[in-house]
Amino acid sequence: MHKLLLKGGLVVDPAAGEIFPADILIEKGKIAAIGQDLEASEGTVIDVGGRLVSPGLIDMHVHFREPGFEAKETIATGSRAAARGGFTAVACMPNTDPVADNRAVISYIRARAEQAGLIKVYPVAALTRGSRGEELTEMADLKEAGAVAFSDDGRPVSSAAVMRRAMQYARMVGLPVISHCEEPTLSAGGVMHEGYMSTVLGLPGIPAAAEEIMVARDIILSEHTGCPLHIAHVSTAGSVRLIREAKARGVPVTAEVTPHHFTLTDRAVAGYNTSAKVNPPLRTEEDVAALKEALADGTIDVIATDHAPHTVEEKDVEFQLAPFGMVGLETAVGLVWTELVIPGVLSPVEAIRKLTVNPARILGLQDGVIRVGADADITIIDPGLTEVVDPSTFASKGRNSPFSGKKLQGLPVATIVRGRLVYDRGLLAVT
Ligand SMILES: NC(=O)N[C@@H](CC(=O)O)C(=O)O
Ligand SMILES: [Zn+2]
Ligand SMILES: [Zn+2]
Repeated sequence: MHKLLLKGGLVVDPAAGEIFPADILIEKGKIAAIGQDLEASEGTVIDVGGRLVSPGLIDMHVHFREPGFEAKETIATGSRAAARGGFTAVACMPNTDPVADNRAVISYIRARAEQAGLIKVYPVAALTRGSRGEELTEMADLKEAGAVAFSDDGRPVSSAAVMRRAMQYARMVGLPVISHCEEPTLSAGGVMHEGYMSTVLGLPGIPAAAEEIMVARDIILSEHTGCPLHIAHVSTAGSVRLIREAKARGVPVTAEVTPHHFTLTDRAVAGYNTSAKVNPPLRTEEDVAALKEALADGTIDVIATDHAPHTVEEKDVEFQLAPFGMVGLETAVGLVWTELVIPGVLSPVEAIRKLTVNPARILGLQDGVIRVGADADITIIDPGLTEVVDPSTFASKGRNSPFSGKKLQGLPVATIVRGRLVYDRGLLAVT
């Protein structure tokens, strides 16, 4: 099979915390050698030109909408968006129609990803049947079918008893529970963060406490059951405090933050822009500062997009009627660089760690490393390259980005999955 040589890059090893100049030789979809002045007798040579050569980025929280909502996104279009955003693997959430709560749907998702043939798609299975929060799914069966975690993302698990039982079984099966933390009696009717801005705009609010109460509950249940718990889309300073304290006590909890939550505040809702409507909602300046501090001190393990595409028709309505969610795959790397790396919140290695080894460890994947013998999943990043976000150029079907018109610096220029170039921005010399 084909050989591929990546010449003259700066290789990022997030596990070891190092960046060093090296070439990478790829054979049969695997990394065959890493070193200086490698040669390929036959095959393709890509001149990386001093750019960063990272393990393929992993987004552990996306919504690919298939089966059931193919007008918003399909596994094929989502895969293209991921590749264009520099992601070689994603974990997709089960809030499809039908819900991914049985073996047939998990197998279907994997088959569609295989047909799309671009990136790796790891399905997250529902925690409860229909994500209704009542009866548990067949967890062992779902794991065998290929599920990498359990979650009812999109809906809160309102019963503590159900969540406790779910964690007991998930622990036995050996997969983590990903929790969408939202106390439904507090969030009911809310469409944005509850605070000064919601008062000014006259919109019903979702208080920070709606998230924090459930973060506290699920930490207590994780400690009680010993089940690894991953908190999805952390948005408040109070959640950060709870997670930091739980980690210090050794509770098996991990957490993620989205680029929109570390970049924007509820001020983005002014003008009733439905692209800024998301769950959990955009919060305040203090929350954004706390999220950045938590990224820097390791309280937040992962950066994940919560890529949630909706159609233009669905979003082009009064703010209160629009669905929650924004697309994120094609702006994530640029936002991480522009908002975190360039200002010095995270070093390049720390940022890449939260997009590779950390999500891989949480989901029990072999991906996220550059090592001889590993799958040749690689993302090439140009830290100096800039662009202005233009949603009309997205490979995703979704156009619902609040970052339209924003200038980003630090962008993916090529994405390689199992030794195959699945995205090429056209800036590298290929011979
Ligand atoms: N984040 C969102 O605002 N929306 C997500 C659901 C979710 O992640 O909870 C969606 O599926 O559209
Ligand atoms: Zn969610
Ligand atoms: Zn989600």
